[in-house]
Amino acid sequence: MEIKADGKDGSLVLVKQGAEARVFESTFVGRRSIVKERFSKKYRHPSLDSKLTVKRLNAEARCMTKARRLGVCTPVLYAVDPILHTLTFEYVEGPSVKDVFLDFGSNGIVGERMDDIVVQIGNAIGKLHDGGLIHGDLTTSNMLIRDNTNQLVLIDFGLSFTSTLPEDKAVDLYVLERALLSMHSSCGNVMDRILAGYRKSSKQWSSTLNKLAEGEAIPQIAWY
Ligand SMILES: Nc1ncnc2c1ncn2[C@@H]1O[C@H](COP(=O)(O)OP(=O)(O)OP(=O)(O)O)[C@@H](O)[C@H]1O
Repeated sequence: MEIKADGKDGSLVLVKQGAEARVFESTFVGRRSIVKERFSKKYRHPSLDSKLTVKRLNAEARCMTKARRLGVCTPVLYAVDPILHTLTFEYVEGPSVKDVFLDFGSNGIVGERMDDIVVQIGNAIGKLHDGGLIHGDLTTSNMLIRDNTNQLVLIDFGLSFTSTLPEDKAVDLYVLERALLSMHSSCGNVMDRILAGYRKSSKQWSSTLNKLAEGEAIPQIAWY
């Protein structure tokens, strides 16, 4: 079964059409929400396809819940629908870190706000990693800053998995480093400042950062 986004159902507005999922804005019991629908792969047998999709849906929900338990802010998960293959989350009001950092280049956001955000990013990743959770897609689009409180909220746990290996943690950081270099080179050495926050919040920082420095993370990146 698929969500109808043909305009007839006014409560669903397409936010993003990706290769694996569609993201809609909607309302859930009167609250602004985000609905993420994983669509089927037409080349797979329908029942196998549905089983795999539900498995991925549940894995994303579980990883997000685990992140919250570890003290990392994520949107509240409102519902999992195994028939429509959707996850419904709280809508987080506020810009992405990507937009905030891009503003730094043009409008010049104040350094204090930037400092606060980079420390929050390092802290959050440190908490995830010490709890054995790898985000898997750490980009500045997958980080939101809540209006008013300026609190960092991590989203998109679709590629997340559990691991305690320093190599996996190093790859997670390497993905972020690449994303920062390609998108936000005008922001100065953001990665070093993120890693300073990471060192403070992760007890296991040295084994991870050694792997990152050794470049052992890099060959695995070829698979991304
Ligand atoms: N809880 C939320 N609150 C507000 N906006 C959100 C929320 N979740 C997702 N979004 C918006 O929808 C976009 C896509 O969401 P998400 O990254 O989860 O989907 P995706 O298809 O897996 O994307 P990607 O291709 O980046 O992996 C986000 O970049 C963000 O702009």
